[in-house]
Amino acid sequence: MIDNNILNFFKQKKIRIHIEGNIGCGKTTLANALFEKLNADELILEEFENNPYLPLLYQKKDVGFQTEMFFLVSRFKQYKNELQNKFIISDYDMLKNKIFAEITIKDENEKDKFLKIYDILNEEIRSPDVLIYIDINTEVAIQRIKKRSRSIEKIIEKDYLEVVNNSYKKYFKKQKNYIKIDGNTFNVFEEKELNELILKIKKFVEKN
Ligand SMILES: Nc1ncnc2c1ncn2[C@@H]1O[C@H](COP(=O)(O)OP(=O)(O)OP(=O)(O)O)[C@@H](O)[C@H]1O
Repeated sequence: MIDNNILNFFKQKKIRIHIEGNIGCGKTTLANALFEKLNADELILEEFENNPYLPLLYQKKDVGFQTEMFFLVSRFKQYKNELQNKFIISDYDMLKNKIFAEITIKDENEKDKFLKIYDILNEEIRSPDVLIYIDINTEVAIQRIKKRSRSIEKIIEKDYLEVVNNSYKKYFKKQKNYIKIDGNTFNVFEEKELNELILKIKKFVEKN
């Protein structure tokens, strides 16, 4: 059980917690667990199913720009609708637009165009108070993706996951203010581990 003082702390702070990391690292599972446990006001989950270009991208079609633009606009819309002072937990951050665009948009002019639009939209969005990065080995990500068996993901290749993983590692190496979780060992289904993470988040908020 979680202490009432901790629940009150989070309720009063009205913070935004964003969770990031490679495909299949466990962002959605952790976001759901924190949302339930901390009784947050809103849970904002990535709507990847609605992106008509994603299956084509996985089939190696040249739709990088379309895929990333669709994601950017739909993520922007979700966050824009939730700018009020609420306690929010989300299984992504806007930073992923940039990470994936660097990988999937091959044409430099298109990439440039995308990044300009990203900057304009991103200015309107509130940054997270707490950014959690789940760092995971590609092998573990593959096992997790298999476990949830989404049909669209059956053709994701190991090389692609490796490239995405390296981009995340490189990005977070340059950042300072975030909480890192070892996704290979962290067990979100263990109450004790989840409670420890919650205390870590509380300390992080108090310090920042
Ligand atoms: N800490 C964990 N230990 C073991 N299994 C986990 C853990 N976290 C998540 N899983 C399992 O791994 C699978 C992938 O997790 P999840 O769907 O939350 O990943 P994700 O990061 O949200 O992926 P995506 O970015 O593709 O949406 C799920 O089947 C989930 O139950």
